[in-house]
Amino acid sequence: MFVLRRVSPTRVVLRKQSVDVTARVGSRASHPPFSLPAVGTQGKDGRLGSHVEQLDRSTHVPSRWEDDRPRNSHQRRKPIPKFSISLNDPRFRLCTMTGVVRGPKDEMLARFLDCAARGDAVQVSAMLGHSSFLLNERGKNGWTALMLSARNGHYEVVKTLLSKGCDKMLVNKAGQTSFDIAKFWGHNHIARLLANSKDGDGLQFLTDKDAEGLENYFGREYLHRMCDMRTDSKWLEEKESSPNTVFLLFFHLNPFVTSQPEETDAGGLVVKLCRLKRGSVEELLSQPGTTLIFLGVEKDIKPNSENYPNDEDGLTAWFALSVDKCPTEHLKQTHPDGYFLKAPMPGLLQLSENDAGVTAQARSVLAWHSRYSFCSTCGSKTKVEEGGYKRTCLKEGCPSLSGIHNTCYPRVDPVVIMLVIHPDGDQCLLGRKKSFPAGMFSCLAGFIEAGETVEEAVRREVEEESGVKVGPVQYVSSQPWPMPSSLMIGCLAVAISTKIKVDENEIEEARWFTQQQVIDTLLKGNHQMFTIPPRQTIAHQLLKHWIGIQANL
Ligand SMILES: NC(=O)C1=CN([C@@H]2O[C@H](COP(=O)(O)OP(=O)(O)OC[C@H]3O[C@@H](n4cnc5c(N)ncnc54)[C@H](O)[C@@H]3O)[C@@H](O)[C@H]2O)C=CC1
Ligand SMILES: [Mg+2]
Ligand SMILES: [Mg+2]
Ligand SMILES: [Mg+2]
Ligand SMILES: [Zn+2]
Repeated sequence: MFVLRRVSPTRVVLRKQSVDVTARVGSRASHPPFSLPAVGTQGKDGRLGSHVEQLDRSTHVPSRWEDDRPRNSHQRRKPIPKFSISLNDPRFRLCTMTGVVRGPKDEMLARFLDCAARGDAVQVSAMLGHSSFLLNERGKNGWTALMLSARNGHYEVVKTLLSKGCDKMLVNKAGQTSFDIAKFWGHNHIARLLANSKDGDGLQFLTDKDAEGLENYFGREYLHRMCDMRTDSKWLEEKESSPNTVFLLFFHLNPFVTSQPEETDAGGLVVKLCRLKRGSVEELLSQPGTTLIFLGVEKDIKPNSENYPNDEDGLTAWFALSVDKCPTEHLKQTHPDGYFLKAPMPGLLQLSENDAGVTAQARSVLAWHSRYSFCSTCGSKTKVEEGGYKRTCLKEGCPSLSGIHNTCYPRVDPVVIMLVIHPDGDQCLLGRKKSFPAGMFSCLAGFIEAGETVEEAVRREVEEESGVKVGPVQYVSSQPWPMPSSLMIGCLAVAISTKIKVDENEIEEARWFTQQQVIDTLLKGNHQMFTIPPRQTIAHQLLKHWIGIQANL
């Protein structure tokens, strides 16, 4: 078996018995965008695995498990010449010269880490069966099996290691836990698994703060919607008058918030929704032109708690209250620091994940009420029902009163947003609208039309806007976008043609960008040749996901 050592950014040394062989490290082969390439020891495609050791830190380029920054694409993409023996090469070194000699234990550890990195859960489990010491052992680069499997998106291996009681709080040389690694590379299901599992000693948990960012912004379901209670007007009335109920106030669709200094080293201000109680909104509730929406109840139910004697069921309800006269004067006494957040953009992106999720729900429903005051079938007046989730026509005999009429319910507009991958797998298509900030490029997007599938909408919108034809389409994740009520359906799509011809009515420019350019922008932000939308947008997350599934960087 060969042992690999990297001796310069572009060269590794292979050692077999007493003969060393140098080989040029070329590019990994490009992988189809949707495949998670198998990873492990140095293969013919030049990929590096857990057997890589470092001899020279000054010239050493970290393997993909040691540092999240991949090597430059031009280095990775060079063709791979055959191995050549070059004993005179100054970079040629014998392992013994560095004093590193592998014993059987090292060999076993290297094999174990390699199995974890490649996703071989069966082998990982078998090896732990007879050599339990391997569980938390680190390779030469400081990475454990858990970190390697989290980096490469191997859910079963992570699960196996956790079930054996491995220590998930260990950090690599960059101070990252396995959770941090999984999160950075977009393996959210693994990050969630790590966040929710107990540590080996059953004591350590990751905090809610750590678990944030696992879903798209505006997507957090902080409340139970309790849809079935919307028709129970008695229960709703009780909740409305309870002193424990939380009211979120909106004016012109902007939420009432406060800013507080952040309790982190970074400092800064954190914007929070004001959770008003009945006493503060009593007068506002009785004003004409108010709309009240039942949002749900807090998930951490405290049944019949002594602290909440007025709520028989102990559930804390939340309502959104929209008023059409500016109420700041009214709130001056009780909430002198409160103000209405200038929504929608970028104001709404300053909220915490929890507050953003609740705001998305409230804002979309309130926006619907503000635009659909009259029956859209006959134009008559309507009344608000079902906790603000229905508007019923008041005209007898109106067709909207029979059958299920979608005009009576808040609307949601489905939008496809897609990252189109070049057939070579190494580039993606981004475009910019005239209205975007200077230098910003984003994924293409468009409304789904009536009678159209998600896949067809992706193909049609991409071709309309950029002239590029698309083949396979894969759903990734979705995001409510409450401006006013879109549901962004995020997809990856593979191009089957590459020539760009933009629809100038919609798009100012569209271009292919390499993975390396995207990575540089993700890592260095505004200092690059172009920018992408902020982390709260699904476009940003799609780009990160694409980089993340290229597990072989
Ligand atoms: N790169 C992008 O274009 C991005 C767009 N978005 C959001 O995605 C949504 C759709 O993207 P667009 O490129 O604007 O869509 P689009 O490419 O379908 O073009 C918009 C046009 O579609 C028509 N349209 C069809 N159905 C519509 C509906 N239900 N509501 C409004 N207009 C409708 C209108 O004529 C409108 O001008 C927008 O809300 C936008 O803010 C979000 C991120 C990036
Ligand atoms: Mg379009
Ligand atoms: Mg569009
Ligand atoms: Mg369209
Ligand atoms: Zn009607």
